[in-house]
Amino acid sequence: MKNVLTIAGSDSSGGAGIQADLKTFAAHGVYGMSVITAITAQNTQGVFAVQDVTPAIIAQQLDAIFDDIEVAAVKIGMVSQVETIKVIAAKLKEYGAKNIVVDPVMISKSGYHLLNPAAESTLVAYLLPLAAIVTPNIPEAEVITGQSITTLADMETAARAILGLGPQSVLLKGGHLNGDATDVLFDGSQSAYLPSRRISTKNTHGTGCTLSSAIAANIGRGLPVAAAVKAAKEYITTAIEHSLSVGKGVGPTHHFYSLYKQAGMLEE
Ligand SMILES: Nc1ncnc2c1ncn2[C@@H]1O[C@H](COP(=O)(O)OP(=O)(O)O)[C@@H](O)[C@H]1O
Ligand SMILES: Cc1ncc(COP(=O)(O)OP(=O)(O)O)c(N)n1
Repeated sequence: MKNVLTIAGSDSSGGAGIQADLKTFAAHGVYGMSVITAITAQNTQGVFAVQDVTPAIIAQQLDAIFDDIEVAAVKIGMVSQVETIKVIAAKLKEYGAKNIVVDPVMISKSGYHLLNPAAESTLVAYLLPLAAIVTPNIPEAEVITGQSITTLADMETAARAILGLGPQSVLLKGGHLNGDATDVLFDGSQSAYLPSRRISTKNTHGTGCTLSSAIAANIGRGLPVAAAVKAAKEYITTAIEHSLSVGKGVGPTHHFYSLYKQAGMLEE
């Protein structure tokens, strides 16, 4: 089994953040590990409080893992603050971490700033150059590029601009546009569209976390980036299609639908 690490925040309701990442890793047959950057008090209706973990404890979590365990891939999610970002970048460089997937988490669907706006430029400068792939949604790509994105052509232009900031590939997610949920992948030479029909559901809590951790799991298992993204897109589409009405608000996706179906664990 390959060992895959998530560096992200905890979501008490289990649909996004560390919890979504570890469920996704388990569903992909990789051994999941976590470095927690922040603890959120969160449910399907909103984020109510955040306690950041100190940079020193983040550094110690990273040391504990990299001193002991072979890490096949790393996913980075919520990173909160300037100093959090700097310590993560320094440690990943120190240990020569490979196959890094950066999900530049900025604002939750419920509108809470999970990244301090003052840290946006630090995320871009310190984490994007380390990334095998970066996976912004439309609002995040607009912040990173300073451009408005309303069409597929805008997405392609923005993906090219973000590639210029240092990552090896860019997956710009189309979940926030109207119409089909089409994502755009650009690797510096080719761009590819990954379409899916828009599934009619309110339960899309943690879709970005789940997609990026599926990409990390697939890369960690040895798939090339384009194949890892294609398989992850199929996984998130199934997870959204069978999403769960947990809680009173925006529910989570179903991380284990295909496995449970194969095992005959689902009621018809
Ligand atoms: N209603 C939907 N139907 C199908 N796919 C969706 C839907 N909403 C989001 N997606 C897909 O889920 C993934 C995560 O995208 P998005 O929701 O934009 O990310 P984030 O959670 O970071 O805002 C993308 O592949 C996107 O195309
Ligand atoms: C702890 C934590 N990390 C990240 C997010 C954002 O997750 P995302 O997949 O972008 O999903 P939504 O917030 O858009 O549902 C989070 N909510 N919590």
